[in-house]
This record gives sequence, C-alpha cells and structure tokens, in this order.
Amino acid sequence: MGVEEKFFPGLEGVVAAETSISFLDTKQGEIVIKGYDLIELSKAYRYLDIVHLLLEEALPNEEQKRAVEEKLKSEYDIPREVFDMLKLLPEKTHPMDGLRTGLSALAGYDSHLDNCSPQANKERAYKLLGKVPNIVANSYRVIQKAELVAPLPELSYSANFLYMITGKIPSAFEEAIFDRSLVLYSEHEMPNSTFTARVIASTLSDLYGALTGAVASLKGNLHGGANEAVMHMLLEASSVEEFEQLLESKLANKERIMGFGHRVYMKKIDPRALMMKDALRQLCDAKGDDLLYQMCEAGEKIMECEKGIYPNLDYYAAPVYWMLGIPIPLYTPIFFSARTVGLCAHVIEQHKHNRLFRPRVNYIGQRRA
Ligand SMILES: CC(=O)SCCNC(=O)CCNC(=O)[C@H](O)C(C)(C)COP(=O)(O)OP(=O)(O)OC[C@H]1O[C@@H](n2cnc3c(N)ncnc32)[C@H](O)[C@@H]1OP(=O)(O)O
Ligand SMILES: O=C([O-])CC(=O)C(=O)O
Repeated sequence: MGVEEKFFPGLEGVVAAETSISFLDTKQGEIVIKGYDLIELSKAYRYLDIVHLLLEEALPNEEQKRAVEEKLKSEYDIPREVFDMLKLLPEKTHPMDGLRTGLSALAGYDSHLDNCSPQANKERAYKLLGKVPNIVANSYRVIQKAELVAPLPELSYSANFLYMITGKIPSAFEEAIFDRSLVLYSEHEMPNSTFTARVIASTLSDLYGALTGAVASLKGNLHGGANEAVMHMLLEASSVEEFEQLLESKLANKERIMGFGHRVYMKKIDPRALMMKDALRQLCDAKGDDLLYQMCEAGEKIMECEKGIYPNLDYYAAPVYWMLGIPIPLYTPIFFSARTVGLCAHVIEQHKHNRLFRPRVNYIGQRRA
C-alpha cells in the first residue's frame, strides 16, 4: 500500500509544534501562558494585561497598559465599505460567518500585506484586536438590519465591547466578569483553530488568512460553537428536573452533550470552567435567580456519574453570557475575539521559525494495474 506509518486519528497526542506561548500541563493541573498559570492570571489581571503578555513577552506596568489600551482604541474603526458589504449578506447569516467575511475583507486595506515580519504582524495584531470586537458586535446588527453602535472610547476595552453588543453601558461588576471570560478564552495551546491558523501561516500566507481560517474552525460545535449549543440546550428545560431528564434522554440516544469533555482534559474538569462557574454563581446571586446555576450543577453530576466526563469552559461561559444579556449567536464570536491575541501570537511564532506543514497518509484505497 502507500506509506505505512503509525496513524493517530485526530492527531491525538501528536506534538505539532515547539512553542514558548502556552502549554497544558495536565500533571501539575496548570494552563501555562508565557510561564504563568492562566487561572492565577485571571484572578489578578485583566484582558489587556494578557494582550501585552502574549505580544510583548511580559506583563505590563501601568504606563504600558495605558499605551496598549490607547493603541487598541485608535484602531476601533472599520472601513464603511466592509459594513456595506456585510449588508448584502442574508439575514440568516450566522455572526461567525459575518465575522469570517468581515475579517477576510480587512486584508485588502493592508498596504504591506506581504510583510510577515514579527514586527509587522505584531502591529497587525493590535489593529485586529481593536477592530474584531467592532466587527463582531456590528456585523450582527448589520445583518439583522439594525442600527450600528459606535464604539465609546471613554469606556475600557472590555466595557466598550460589552456595550457595543448589548447597547447598554455595563456596571463595573458586569464588565469585570466579561473581562475575566476574555482572559480565560485568550489562549489555550494547540486547539483545532490555532492549529488551523498555524497550518495556513506555514505557507507564508498572511495573518488575515490564518485568522479567517481559524474563525471557520472555531465555529464548529465540537470546538467554539459548543458555547452556543450549551445555551440552546439549557433553554430546552425550565427546571432542574426537566434538565436532568433532557440529559438522560440525550445520553440514552447516544448524543454528545455540549460543553462536556475535552481532548486534553477528558477525565478532569477544565480549570477555566471552575472560574466561570464561580462567575455564574456571582451573577445568579446578584440577580436573585439561581435556576441556571442549579441546572448546570445537576448536569455536571449526571455527566460525572453516567460518563465520567467533566465540563469544559464553554459549559459555564454560556450561562454567564446569558446572564450578561448577550445574544446567543454572539457567544462564539466573543470566544474568537478573546482568542485573537493567542492566534496572533501563534502566527507570529510560526512565521519566525517556519517550516511548511505537509503530513503524509496511509493509503487505504485501491491500486489499479
Ligand atoms: C473551549 C472548547 O472548545 S472545549 C470543546 C468544546 N466542545 C464540546 O463541548 C463538544 C462536546 N465534546 C466533545 O464532543 C468531545 O469531548 C471533544 C470533541 C471536545 C473531544 O473529543 P475527543 O478527544 O475526540 O474524544 P472522543 O470524541 O473520541 O470521545 C471519547 C469518548 O468520550 C465520549 N464523549 C466525549 N465527549 C462527550 C460528550 N460531550 N458527551 C457524551 N460523550 C462524550 C465519546 O462518545 C467517546 O465515547 P466512546 O469511547 O464510548 O465512543
Ligand atoms: O484546547 C482545545 O482543544 C479547545 C479549547 O479548550 C480552547 O480552544 O480553549
């Protein structure tokens, strides 16, 4: 037959890159980001600190943090024609497809597209971090024929993002919870979307192309699309008992339960999920309504007992976004916005030490005489 090598379906356990960006240290139970534990970072730092850490290799001082924020704010605007183009999309277009189209269109406005040097890509990364939240919030509005919401530069980066989504200026409490979700989603080693971006970058294709491919990867329900699927599942039930019955019947039908399981931590809880579970608790307490929290906990118990499988970040991010008043179709685009920084760091690293990705196959088809 063809090449006969050991084959690992889904590339499980295969090392695809050497990186100094992040590592899931399952033995120590740490998500290592540039040497720090992501969970500890999420308790003490904000999203813009993580942006600086991933793009500049160190946590920022106050002055550096202000400079990053100013840089991103100066990049909020999107060329009018990009929104004009998005207006042509059918109303049923999913915001991830709107985002994919809008992001891809930005390439044409970059006059140095062929320059893939680390410095040029870093500058592009800041531009994209400024623009992606605007595309996310407003492509949704444009496609639905609603009015655009202009960014408010007097708000913090995260508060403005949440404001553009909901149309309401968030409280400091809501902003802090949203910002924490962005930190937790910011970077996670080599998921399918990051691998996709690195594979595209390895041809020396540009950052926009690599990220556009990553949007398509992230949209799938086995990856980022799970956060939206979790919320739809939770809304199918209106009590803890109904949710338990729903899960039992899905399991009896051999369905996958969205928000559970993970290629790397299949038999352990995703440490990020615990942080979002705590955020859900806080939101439920503040709103005096803990139904979603109770349902989620009951779901966790059933999955542990029936399958020995635990929640991933998407399971608790979904009800948190619901409690923050975020429309469900924006959950995965928000995940992408937060991950933009991690993806950019990976593309920069790929271009720095590039070798084309080009694996082989074991041929199991016919040979003709
Ligand atoms: C932030 C993120 O992107 S995290 C991932 C978000 N995705 C989801 O939540 C979707 C639901 N989860 C899943 O489908 C899986 O757990 C994945 C895709 C994340 C990882 O899957 P893989 O590593 O490929 O494991 P695989 O699909 O081979 O599953 C192993 C076993 O666990 C079972 N399993 C895994 N996840 C689930 C689940 N969510 N519900 C029910 N059973 C599950 C599989 O049916 C399989 O059982 P079997 O051996 O009896 O056939
Ligand atoms: O690591 C993965 O495979 C998926 C994931 O949790 C993420 O991208 O945050």
